[in-house]
Amino acid sequence: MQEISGLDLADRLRGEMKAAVEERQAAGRRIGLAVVLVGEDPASEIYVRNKQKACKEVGIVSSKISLPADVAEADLLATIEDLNQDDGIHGILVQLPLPDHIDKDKVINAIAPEKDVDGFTPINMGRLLTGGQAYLPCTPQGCLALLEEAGIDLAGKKAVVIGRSNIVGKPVALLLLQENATVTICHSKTQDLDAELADADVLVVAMGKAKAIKPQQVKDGVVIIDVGINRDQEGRVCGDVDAEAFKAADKTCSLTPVPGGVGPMTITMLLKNTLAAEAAIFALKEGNQ
Ligand SMILES: NC(=O)C1=CN([C@@H]2O[C@H](COP(=O)(O)OP(=O)(O)OC[C@H]3O[C@@H](n4cnc5c(N)ncnc54)[C@H](OP(=O)(O)O)[C@@H]3O)[C@@H](O)[C@H]2O)C=CC1
Ligand SMILES: Nc1nc(=O)c2c([nH]1)NC[C@@H]1CN(c3ccc(C(=O)N[C@@H](CCC(=O)O)C(=O)O)cc3)C=[N+]21
Repeated sequence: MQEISGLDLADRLRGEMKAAVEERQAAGRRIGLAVVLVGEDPASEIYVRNKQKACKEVGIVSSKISLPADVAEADLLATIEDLNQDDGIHGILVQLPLPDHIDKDKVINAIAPEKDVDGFTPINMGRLLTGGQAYLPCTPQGCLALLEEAGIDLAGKKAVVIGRSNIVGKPVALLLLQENATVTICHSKTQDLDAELADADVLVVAMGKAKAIKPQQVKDGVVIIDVGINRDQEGRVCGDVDAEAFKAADKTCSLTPVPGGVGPMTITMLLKNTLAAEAAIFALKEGNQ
């Protein structure tokens, strides 16, 4: 089993970004990302901390806006509107999931598309669908970057995606299609998952089920991107793929590890989108002067 490391690629890309940030800083530009966190979900706290650490590493100024779990929807919307208007903020990320009393779609819709570094607004999703210039969602973009790093030519390959969420499954399927793969999207109502898996050349797993995918289900030579972040029975972080079983079976395949695979790449793509947003906002401002 060959491992496709996200840490190595993330390190390299962040090094390049740091140099780009320093250049802009030398020209008096400051790049700002706002992360909005509602409530005190421990997993979200960890992700947000990782994101802030990464920002610091490359020189992006990140500000965390913590709101109580019972915040009124209107107050959250007003916070986003303030960030939309704030010239020091180039990227806005509202950490999901949000509490049940808040309409998630309304909140995402409120983010200015030019600051939507998650790529979650209908404008950016629509642009992704039609192949236009969009901020691509970070996790799917990270998955594609890992496939590219592994030297996989997707054209004509059979790619299977497990999961159809707006933040991972659907957009990753669109990106694979853009690269000319033949894409199948599977989900919990898929009748015969094994039949779909059996001839996958590339498999992206985003189901949120610890160690669900076993080596017997896939063919030799398959390239697997494991998006899942779960806890196993011992409380350790693990993916949707049973990596230990793959190792034990000495399976011929490539697999991204968890941790150290898609996770660090998600954050790296967030930094990339934030740099792109600052550049676009800066160019617009220059053009208007
Ligand atoms: N590494 C990273 O950066 C990120 C990791 N994640 C992780 O990725 C995983 C998926 O996240 P997300 O997309 O938000 O999760 P969701 O829960 O929104 O989606 C899970 C998807 O998997 C499908 N599914 C569940 N069980 C099965 C099954 N037995 N067979 C086939 N399909 C199944 C569901 O089908 P249906 O639609 O029918 O319910 C659904 O489409 C989670 O572990 C999450 O923590 C998420 C975001 C970023
Ligand atoms: N608006 C929004 N945007 C997101 O991008 C978003 C979100 N909400 N909600 C939750 C999911 C999840 N997500 C992760 C980010 C980093 C790691 C990460 O850094 N993982 C490390 C550490 C894992 C660990 O130790 O827990 C790794 O895999 O190596 C994981 C998961 C972003 N998400």
